[in-house]
Formats: sequence, C-alpha cells, structure tokens
Amino acid sequence: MEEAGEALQREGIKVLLSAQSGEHVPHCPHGPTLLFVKVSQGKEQGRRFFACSACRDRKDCRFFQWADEKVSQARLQSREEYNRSCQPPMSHQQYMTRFQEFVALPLAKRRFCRDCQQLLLEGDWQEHSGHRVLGDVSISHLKRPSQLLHPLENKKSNAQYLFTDRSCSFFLDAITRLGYKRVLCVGTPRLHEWIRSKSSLEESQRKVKSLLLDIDFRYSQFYGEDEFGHYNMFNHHFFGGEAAHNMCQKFLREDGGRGVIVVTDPPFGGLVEPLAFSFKKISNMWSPTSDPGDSAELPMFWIFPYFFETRILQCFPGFTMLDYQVDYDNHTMYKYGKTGRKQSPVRIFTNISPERIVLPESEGYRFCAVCKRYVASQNTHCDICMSCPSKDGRAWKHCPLCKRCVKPSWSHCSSCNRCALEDHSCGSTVKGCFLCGDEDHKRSSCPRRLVSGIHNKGQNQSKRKLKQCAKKGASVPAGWKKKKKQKKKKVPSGTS
Ligand SMILES: C[S@@+](CC[C@H](N)C(=O)[O-])C[C@H]1O[C@@H](n2cnc3c(N)ncnc32)[C@H](O)[C@@H]1O
Ligand SMILES: [Zn+2]
Ligand SMILES: [Zn+2]
Ligand SMILES: [Zn+2]
Ligand SMILES: [Zn+2]
Ligand SMILES: [Zn+2]
Ligand SMILES: [Zn+2]
Repeated sequence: MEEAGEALQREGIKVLLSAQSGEHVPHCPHGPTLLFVKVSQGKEQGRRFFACSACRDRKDCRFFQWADEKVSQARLQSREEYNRSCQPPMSHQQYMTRFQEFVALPLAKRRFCRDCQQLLLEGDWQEHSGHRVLGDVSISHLKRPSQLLHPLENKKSNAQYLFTDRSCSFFLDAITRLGYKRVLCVGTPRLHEWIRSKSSLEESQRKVKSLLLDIDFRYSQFYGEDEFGHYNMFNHHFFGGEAAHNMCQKFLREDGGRGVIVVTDPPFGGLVEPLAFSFKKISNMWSPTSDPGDSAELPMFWIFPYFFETRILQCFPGFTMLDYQVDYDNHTMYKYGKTGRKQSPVRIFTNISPERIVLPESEGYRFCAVCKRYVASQNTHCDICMSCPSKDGRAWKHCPLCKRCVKPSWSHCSSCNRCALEDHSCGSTVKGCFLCGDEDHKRSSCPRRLVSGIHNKGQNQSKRKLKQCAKKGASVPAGWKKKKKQKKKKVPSGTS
C-alpha cells in the first residue's frame, strides 16, 4: 500500500500518501487533508503542503497549510468551528425522521423544493414560497432520487454523471450472473437505486443488497443509515464517524465476507492514487473467510476512462480493463453508439477474471478465445501482438516497424521512427499528452486540462450554495437560479 502515489509523477503536483500520519493531518470541511509537493523531473521542489482531498479548485475549499507550519491554538479552534459550520444542516437521523413523516403525507402534500433540493414538510412550505417547488412527489419518485435531484453538474472534471438504464441494467446483470449478493456503491447513486428497485421485485434468494457511499449528502434525505453513508472517497473519510464506518464494515463482512462487490465511478478529474489508497482501505475493512479457493481480494469494478489504464494498473497490477463502454444520461460525449457525439471512453477496471464477465452480444461484443475475454466488435485480434489491442473500440492496425498495434488514425513516420498522427509535429519529443504524459491522448482531451494545479471547480461549489441555502432557509442559491423562467412557475396551491 505504501507505493500508491509515490514515484508515479515526474512533473506537477504529487500527493504523498504514505508520508501522512494520522495525528498530524489537519482537517478541512471534507475530512483529513492530503499532503502534496511540487515535483519537477521527478524531484521534490519546495515545501510540502496540506490541501483539500476532494476539491481541486481553491475556490471550493480554501484550506491550505504548509506541512512545517506552526498553527496557533486560536487558528485551530476557528478552523474546527468553520469545519463544523460546513456540515449538512441536519443529522442523518433527523433527515430520516423527516422522511418517515414525508412518506406518511398524502400525495397532494408531498412537495420537493427544486431550488433547495429538499423534501418539504408542511411546516417548511412558507419558507420555500417563491421557490420552484415540485408537487405530488410519488413513492416511485422517492425510489429514484437521482432523477428527482438535480445532478451536481458542471463541465469541469468533478461532475455527477449518471448511468443510463442500459448501463445500470448491464451492471446488475453482470453482478447477479457472477453470484454477488451485496454491492457497495461508492459514488454510484443511480446504480444503488436501480439495484434497490429491481431487487425489491425479486424473491429473497435473488435479492441483491446495496449500500451507497457518496459525498453528496442530499441522499441522506432518502436513505436510512444502513443504506447510505456520507463519505469522501479521496481520503476514506466517513462524515458520520465511527458508527458509519462500522455500518459499512458490517455490510462488507456479512456472510463471512462472501458475495460482496465494490462498484465505484469516481469523478474523472480525481487523482488516481488517493482513490486507490482509499479502495485499499475499503478492502482492509472487509475480512475474507479463510476458505481455500476464496479470492483474497475484495472484488471490484472501478469505472474510469481508458486513458487512465496505466495509472490504475500501477496501483492495482492485478486489474484488467474491460472493453465495455459505460455511458451516461447527462453526458453528450460519453454516450453509447451513435446517440452520443462519439463512443464513450469510460471502461470498467476489475480484479475479477475477465473471462467471467459476459459483455452483451446484442451490442456487438464477442468472445476472443485467445485473449479469453469479451471484446468490442471492431477490436480484432492481432496474431503478432497476441492480443485484441484496441482501447478506444475502433479497429487498430499493426505496424511492423513499431512492432505493435496502433490507432487507425496513425501512420508510421520515418523521421520520428514511430507511429503518430498525420499532422504531428515531427521531431517533437513529447509523445502523448503534454499535461499528464499519457500517450493515449493529447492535451486537448486530457481530463486534467481544466484542472488548475491540484484543485478544480466542482460540485462542492454547488453543494456549498445548497448548504448556504438550507441554512438561510428561504434564500435561493445563485447557482440554482439559472432557469429563471421556470423559477417563476406557480408554486402548488396551498403553499402560503
Ligand atoms: C461520475 S459520478 C458517478 C455516478 C454514477 N455514474 C451513477 O450514475 O450512479 C461521480 C459520483 O461520485 C460522487 N463524488 C464526487 N466526489 C466524491 C468524493 N470526494 N467522495 C465520494 N463521492 C464523490 C458524486 O456525488 C457522484 O455521485
Ligand atoms: Zn476541503
Ligand atoms: Zn427552497
Ligand atoms: Zn484477442
Ligand atoms: Zn499488433
Ligand atoms: Zn509505426
Ligand atoms: Zn514525425
């Protein structure tokens, strides 16, 4: 576990995961911060510093502290107060009590404030008059909160992209075929609700249980403490403290640890190393039985773009990338087939033997008997490379000079002595992405392009606005005002 984050980065900002020791790590509103250092040509440059694990834009979390800085008691105290003030306005238990009351209301009285993203009880109506309020919130609405809640969406890398029904259905199918009975959904709220609603229709032996961990606390309004945990996957922090941690551990260890799988779909702009570090901690929480033949690793599906393959495999050498293209409802680029602008670059990384994961033939996937895995229809087996080489789903071609298969758009350049895009700048030593060094994409399509330093703008900004709104009660956060016309919509009668 020590290796994660180390020696992976030669330029930019490196996160020092193993150098951190519990006691001295300062906290921001998002839990323990991470230790960073600037690196150039593989060497540390300057002082180490602590910064937020979850927000990569300093506007979203302003925390900053030099590692060797002395912090006064007064500052520590005000920091603690500030951190407390940033937590959700109600406890998970309070949200649950409200939920019970809400469900008991007749349909006509069940309202949801779209501006504050909050289920309203009769006593709240006044406060939300003038807000965009949705009436007649049905039980089926409550079963699919990801459709009721506004996705915390922005064009930067930390957006909440929700699976299409096609992807959800594929995941649940694969999970049941593999014989799993429990799914720990880390940052997959739509899959969580899909599993719960499909499973409620099944007989008890075929039921699959799900527990959601996500930083989006709005979900505490809909799920009990045994169904949702407010969690930060970049520092393995449970906002609900030990009780929440124990609840998750119990879930993982049920039935002697058998039959459980983790499915995670982190924000794409996130750093791979801290994520891997957290997933290893989740794996440590799980205690496998000592049955011979049991795999000693917690089974996992990590959903991430294919160009992170090298980095993920550096952290988890036993993982394989599957050809399945995961797609999203609210992402025009990452859509399946012809409905999106291009094929989705998002794949599944897993420690389950790929041979066992059947990809749908109806979508053109086929089994390669040599590679012993399902591959995309155009991913033809290369007898020289002895693999089905395509990463992006297109047919790759073998270059005898490079002795490997390359993208169809590349051709061999004799001056560079390698395959490259037709219009590459000849003689340039920068092979792939100028920002992250990966050879699979250019700077223009680098998921980190919009990330400034270690921070990025993201959902936390929207969250803060939400929290501010919840605290102020009636005020509408600026970010939620964008649909001005709709805002003027009539509030259901009865809201005084
Ligand atoms: C790319 S979306 C994945 C959603 C998934 N495709 C679904 O439909 O269920 C990323 C998810 O991770 C959550 N998330 C973002 N940052 C997080 C963090 N630091 N810790 C835990 N969850 C986080 C978001 O709230 C969001 O639900
Ligand atoms: Zn923070
Ligand atoms: Zn409101
Ligand atoms: Zn093959
Ligand atoms: Zn080849
Ligand atoms: Zn070549
Ligand atoms: Zn060239």
